[in-house]
Amino acid sequence: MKQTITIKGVNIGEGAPKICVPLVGRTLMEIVAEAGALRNIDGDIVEWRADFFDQVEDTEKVEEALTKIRALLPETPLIFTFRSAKEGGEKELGQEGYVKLNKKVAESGLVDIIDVELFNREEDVKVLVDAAHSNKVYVIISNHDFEKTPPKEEIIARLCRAQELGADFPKIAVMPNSANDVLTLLEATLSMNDQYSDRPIITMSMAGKGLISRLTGELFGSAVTFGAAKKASAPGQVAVHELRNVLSLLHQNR
Ligand SMILES: O=C1C[C@@](O)(C(=O)O)C[C@@H](O)[C@@H]1O
Repeated sequence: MKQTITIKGVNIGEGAPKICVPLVGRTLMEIVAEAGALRNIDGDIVEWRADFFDQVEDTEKVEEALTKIRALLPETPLIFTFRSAKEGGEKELGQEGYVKLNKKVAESGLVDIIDVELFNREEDVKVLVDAAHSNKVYVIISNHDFEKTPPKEEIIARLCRAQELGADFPKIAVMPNSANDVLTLLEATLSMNDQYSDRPIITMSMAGKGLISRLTGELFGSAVTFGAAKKASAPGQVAVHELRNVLSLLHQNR
């Protein structure tokens, strides 16, 4: 039986995919303005992409920003993500810095979910999963390939590995170089859901070619889709209101 996860009233894994909107401001002022503007945008979840933040190396500044985001969006599930440059993010913190930052945030009580990259030392992933779970914070374990789409078996193996390591939400984002690559991601998503996973998973094929995968999560089994407010955090994200229209159309005709 597949579990769903409800965070602040948002039931992830049930019905239409939930829309997650990334915050990508570089300064505290930009982040606060963006978070304030999200109150008028029809998303379900917010992701703070802290790797865009100029002062991300200063954990006190990170807590200050999180406190402000939380105050502006108290009822919205909040994901904390530091996306490292090797996985398509803006910065690199080094292994120790990455673990320290995520641990501190997990313990802060200010977020609902942290995103931990699968391709870290296994012991570091375990430390972060434990820190999150013991503070009632959920964990996305993610992997990104901005160059290509690995074979179906490899996509499934990575999602299974994330699940084994304790991810509440195993996630993968891959780049298609052909329409067949998009099919590969969709097939992997469907098989993962049908045969291997007992929890919500998140998958996407990026860029324009992969856009279809950001719309069809209800059919193939991706529980969350990322949509842009002002600025996209990855190629292929479309505006939240357009995403909502298509998701609703597909949901009503399922
Ligand atoms: O991992 C993901 C998915 C994503 O890369 C996308 O393709 O929509 C966007 C990122 O902000 C997020 O952390």
